[in-house]
Amino acid sequence: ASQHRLWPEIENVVKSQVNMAKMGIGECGAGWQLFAEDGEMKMYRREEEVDGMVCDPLKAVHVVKGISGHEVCHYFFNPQYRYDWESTLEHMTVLETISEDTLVFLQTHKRIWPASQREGLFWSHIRKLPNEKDRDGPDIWTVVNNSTEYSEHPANNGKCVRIFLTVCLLCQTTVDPPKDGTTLTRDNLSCKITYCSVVNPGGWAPASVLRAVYKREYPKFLKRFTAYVKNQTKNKPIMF
Ligand SMILES: O=S(=O)(CCO)c1ccc(-c2ccc(C3CCCC3)c([C@H]3C[C@H]3c3ccccn3)c2)cc1
Repeated sequence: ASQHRLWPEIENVVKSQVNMAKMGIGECGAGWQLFAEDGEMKMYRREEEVDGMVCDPLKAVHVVKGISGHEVCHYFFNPQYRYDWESTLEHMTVLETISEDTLVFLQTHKRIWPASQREGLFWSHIRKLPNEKDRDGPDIWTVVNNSTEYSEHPANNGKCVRIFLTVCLLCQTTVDPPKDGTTLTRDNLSCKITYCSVVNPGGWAPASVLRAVYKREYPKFLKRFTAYVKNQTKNKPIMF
């Protein structure tokens, strides 16, 4: 994959997205507002407009017990599970398999009235990162999705408006070993999930509509996805 035309961009975007995701909300600059909270899940957004279009950066932090960062990224990255948890997905295809850890997706989302239907074309890369804080601790796992151009699929030539997104899912696993030295179980496992996204809706849609869509959809999306991973892994050996 290292000789693929997209490789330099993938390297740069992954490094910068991981660094941003690692920063606490306080270090990410001013203007973040908490807009949704549900137990361990906290969702922040900053109100930003580009050419009059809502492009609010979003940062969600969630702690989920009983799953590992590798498992969260595995079920987020692999196409075969996506229809199970991505409720707004209408159609998804893998346009290119650049390598086993890098795919190019074309996906259409269900139309959300009154906005017109959207599609996204993006590369997706999964990567294990060393745990800098604790050398012999569990690795950090990440998936980065970033919009890209594809000559065979020019933007906005069909019915769908092409969105432009950058998404980073960063997962840090914590193992709290059992006191009595017995074997590790999922009860000794938890995962801190940071989900960052910036979405340019690609074409104009009323700010009030978009912000209502995000306020409704993002908390639902993260809760549904993490519940899916817990359910898929509960009777399986832990993937570290
Ligand atoms: O994390 S991912 O990479 C996972 C791969 O699928 C991701 C997440 C979300 C989106 C996305 C981008 C824009 C919209 C809006 C823009 C104007 C009208 C539709 C929506 C609509 C479908 C709603 C939505 C919002 C938030 C979360 C899930 N669903 C979704 C795309 C990819």
